[in-house]
Amino acid sequence: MIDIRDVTRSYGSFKALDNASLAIREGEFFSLLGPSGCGKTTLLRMIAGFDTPTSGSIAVDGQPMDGIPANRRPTNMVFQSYAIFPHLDVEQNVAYGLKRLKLGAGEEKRRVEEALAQVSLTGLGKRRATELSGGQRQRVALARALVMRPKVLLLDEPLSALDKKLREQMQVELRRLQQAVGITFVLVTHDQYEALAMSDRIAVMFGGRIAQVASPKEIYQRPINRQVADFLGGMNFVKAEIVEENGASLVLDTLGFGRVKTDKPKAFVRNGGNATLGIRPERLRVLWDNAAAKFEVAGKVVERHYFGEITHLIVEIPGLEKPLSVTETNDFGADDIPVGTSIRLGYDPEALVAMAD
Ligand SMILES: Nc1ncnc2c1ncn2[C@@H]1O[C@H](COP(=O)(O)OP(=O)(O)OP(=O)(O)O)[C@@H](O)[C@H]1O
Repeated sequence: MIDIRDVTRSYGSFKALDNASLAIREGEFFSLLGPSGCGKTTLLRMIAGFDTPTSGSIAVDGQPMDGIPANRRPTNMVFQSYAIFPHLDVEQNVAYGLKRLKLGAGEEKRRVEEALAQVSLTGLGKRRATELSGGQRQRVALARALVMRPKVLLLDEPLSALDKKLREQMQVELRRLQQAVGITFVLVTHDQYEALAMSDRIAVMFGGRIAQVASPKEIYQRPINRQVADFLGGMNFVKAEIVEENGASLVLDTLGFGRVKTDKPKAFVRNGGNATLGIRPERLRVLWDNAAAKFEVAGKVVERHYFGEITHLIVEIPGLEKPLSVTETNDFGADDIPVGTSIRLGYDPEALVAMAD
């Protein structure tokens, strides 16, 4: 649906986007994820037609977009600051873009009602924008975009102005809505949980470049490098020496975890003799009493942090430069383990991920 080829956007000698290529599929919920300043909004604005690539090309639904203004593209954008008109009521706000299509009063009304139903605002058509909550205003902005029946809906941090609870509720609703209407959605966000929860696929970006494109699970479980791993939640990094490398697997020597055989990531390119081994904190589990695991490491609890449903333990392991972070659910009493306790941690070798240095 969207074909981005070698797109660069320069400001003087600075490249806000540096040779990005990406193919977004029809009907996909796709997220551009990265820290502030990584170029994700720049890319979204170029898809929308609010900005122009310095070089490279963008096609939407097979049509090259060069020279096509925003209002003639099969895309529609929903902004962070849901700019809806305060002097118009909800229906008038939603109908605004339809006016130029001259559909006739009956058809226009039908489409407005359909769009309001899609965002669960049926019955609020006569309300003024000033009489709505933040979440309702964001829904009006969505309805206003959907009513145009775009092939692609572009969303620039649409939920960032909402409080946490409402944001989480809207994430679920947006995902449901996208599945119901079947339109391709492209979301810009710096919130990794938002991207993981809503997307079919995610592009992780840093410094104007796309680092990895994959499903949420792949990105989380098989990050391509330390930077991606770190951005997507907590990850323990362990220094490793490459003992053996072949097509599909790696054998690594580590202090702490000993000799480890792991899958070799597709994009693994070794840089000298070393690599990094990663394991997520929740993939390490406390082995109680005499419980045994095929794979385990032993150490001592040096810190304990309580978070309600989970406890975060910091565990020093002999030979490891940095202590391991361990996340345990509290149903077995991880919140009662005293600092100073010697414990053993079990893990599944599948949870170990090799990253190039
Ligand atoms: N008009 C401009 N002139 C110069 N530099 C710009 C301009 N617009 C954007 N930039 C720079 O390009 C880079 C990418 O900006 P962009 O807005 O795409 O980032 P972003 O990833 O969306 O960040 P945020 O989450 O903060 O919006 C930033 O370093 C920004 O300062």
